[in-house]
Amino acid sequence: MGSSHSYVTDPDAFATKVKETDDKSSWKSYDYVVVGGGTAGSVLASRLSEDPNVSVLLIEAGNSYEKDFLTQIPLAWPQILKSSIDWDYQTVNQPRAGDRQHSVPRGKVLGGCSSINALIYQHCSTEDFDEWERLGATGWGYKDLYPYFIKSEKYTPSPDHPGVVSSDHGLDGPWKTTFADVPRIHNVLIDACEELGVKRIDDFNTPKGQMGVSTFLSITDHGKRDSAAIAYLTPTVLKRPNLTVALSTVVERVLFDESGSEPHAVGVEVSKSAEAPKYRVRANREVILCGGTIASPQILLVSGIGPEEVLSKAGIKVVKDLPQVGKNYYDHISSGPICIRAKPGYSLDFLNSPIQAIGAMLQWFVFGKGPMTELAAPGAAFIRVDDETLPYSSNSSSDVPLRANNAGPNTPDLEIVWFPLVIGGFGIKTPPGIYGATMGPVVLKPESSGTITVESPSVYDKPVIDPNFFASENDMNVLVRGVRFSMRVGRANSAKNVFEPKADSIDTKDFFYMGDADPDRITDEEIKEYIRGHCSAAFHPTSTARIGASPETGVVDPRLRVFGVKGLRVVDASVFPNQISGHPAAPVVAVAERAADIIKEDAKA
Ligand SMILES: Cc1cc2nc3c(=O)[nH]c(=O)nc-3n(C[C@H](O)[C@H](O)[C@H](O)COP(=O)(O)OP(=O)(O)OC[C@H]3O[C@@H](n4cnc5c(N)ncnc54)[C@H](O)[C@@H]3O)c2cc1C
Repeated sequence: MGSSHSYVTDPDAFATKVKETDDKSSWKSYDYVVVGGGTAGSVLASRLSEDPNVSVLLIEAGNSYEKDFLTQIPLAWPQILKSSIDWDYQTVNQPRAGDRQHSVPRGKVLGGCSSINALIYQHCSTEDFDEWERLGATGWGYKDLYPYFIKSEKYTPSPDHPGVVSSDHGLDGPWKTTFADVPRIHNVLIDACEELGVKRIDDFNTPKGQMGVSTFLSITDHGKRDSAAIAYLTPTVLKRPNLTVALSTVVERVLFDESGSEPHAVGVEVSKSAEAPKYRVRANREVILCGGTIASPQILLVSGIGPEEVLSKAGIKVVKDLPQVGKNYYDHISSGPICIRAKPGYSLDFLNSPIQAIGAMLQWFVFGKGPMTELAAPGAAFIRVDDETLPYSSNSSSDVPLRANNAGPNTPDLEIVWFPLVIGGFGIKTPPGIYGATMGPVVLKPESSGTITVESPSVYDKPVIDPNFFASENDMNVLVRGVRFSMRVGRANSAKNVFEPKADSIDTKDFFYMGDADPDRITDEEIKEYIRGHCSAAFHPTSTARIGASPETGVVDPRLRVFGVKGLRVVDASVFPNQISGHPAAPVVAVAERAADIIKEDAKA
């Protein structure tokens, strides 16, 4: 059974050291072994352990978020990237996306990505989930998930947003949302988008959908991050005698009993490092993988579940040939930064001055207020590339052929997200003394999809991530429209007193190249060249262990059970049947909430 104290890190406390005579009846055991204490894993461990009659072990590779204070400061997440709490994956070289590798950050810490992400809360489009159902994920339509969005959320209304209807939100859930303060440039950008023809809406998170321009809801509580771990694994929950949370422990593989007609997951093997002793722990009922879009398929593969050709090549014994494992990797891709010059006094660029930055940090520490409580991306326009009322066309290029790709008529396929400061790109430091806003067009429904594979049987060897960016030229063409739209935002009449694009500067090395260039003179090919050099993933990969109607189309069935394997489920962003048209953290939490109910129901059956 579980330990009575909060976290354990010594495997002797919850698992059994592997000996030469391996008798699984002697392993320490729990009813449910949840692998990965990230966004979904935190929700699941909390909900499953509500029943005092079941024991739950949650195993997380990273440590507690409490060890890293930057995780608590909303605006500090970019500083966390590439730190010890980021898995810091890299894709393989992307020949059509700048012929380079791309960063794929993932949280290696309790709370997972919800402990390091940009804190945007968004349901996404109602039609996204209805499309899931059409793809075979019976029971995963918006009507099925909406109650779980409501169940998970605790929304605190803001006097600055009187148009938001509280009853569209959850008010009693564990996960706190509210509207953060915004810098002045944010409202300038909203006005500019409205002038260009985008409908202003009060709230992205209602059953009416998210088409339009608005302010993002923030996943914060009194100026601090509210990760899934903070919200769901509270001190009270951690005191439950039937819940054990094991940290700094890596799950190496799932263990199977292969004596029956189908392999049966009976537990997992864990260790502290590749060289350290191995331990085993038994799952009386189920092993539930919550490792996320990259690690869940990786763990399946190194455990022998996946496409036979991938397993054989990596020297892994095949337990179950399951062709879809690691396929259908869909990530949102962004053009890279489109920086628009602005007058000083509107943006957060003042934080580039070390003195101002220290002042802002002090303000956060002492009062829990100030710019560090704000969202790095406070708003966006969600639009469609086939909307003929929007100013995508240009005198300099004939319109490129384009397919709109979305889940339905009320669903966007292009997001123009913005950052209220000048961002030169990942890892590029912006010098003090320049001011502006950065627009980031994002393809919401990429046609290109890629794979996660492995090249060795060790979970300690990083998986091979190939998003296959721009395999479909349509994704590139969507971004060309997004870039031109962003350039026109910088030239909107309503923003004339704030934005100052230089008349057609052509210094291609300048931060402001794209914001300065004239949208009616720059060609599509020049924009594409810029995109190839600057594009970056938006860190929303999904679908590598997706729900499907059969093993030909998916990895798990609609009750999240791995096809052809007993006692094994997957619950995280990897089970999304398809990419969704927005930011995925809230849908991941809703999926995990529903999964907990499914698992409880199935236990009774
Ligand atoms: C920088 C960044 C910014 C983002 N911004 C936003 C945003 O603003 N809004 C939004 O909606 N979404 C955002 N996202 C995406 C969103 O946070 C994720 O899609 C979502 O949180 C993923 O949840 P998950 O449960 O699938 O995986 P995760 O939260 O990644 O959880 C997986 C967990 O499994 C653990 N794990 C992995 N392998 C093992 C192993 N072998 N043994 C034990 N444990 C293991 C990991 O350490 C991790 O804790 C962002 C993501 C990033 C990286």
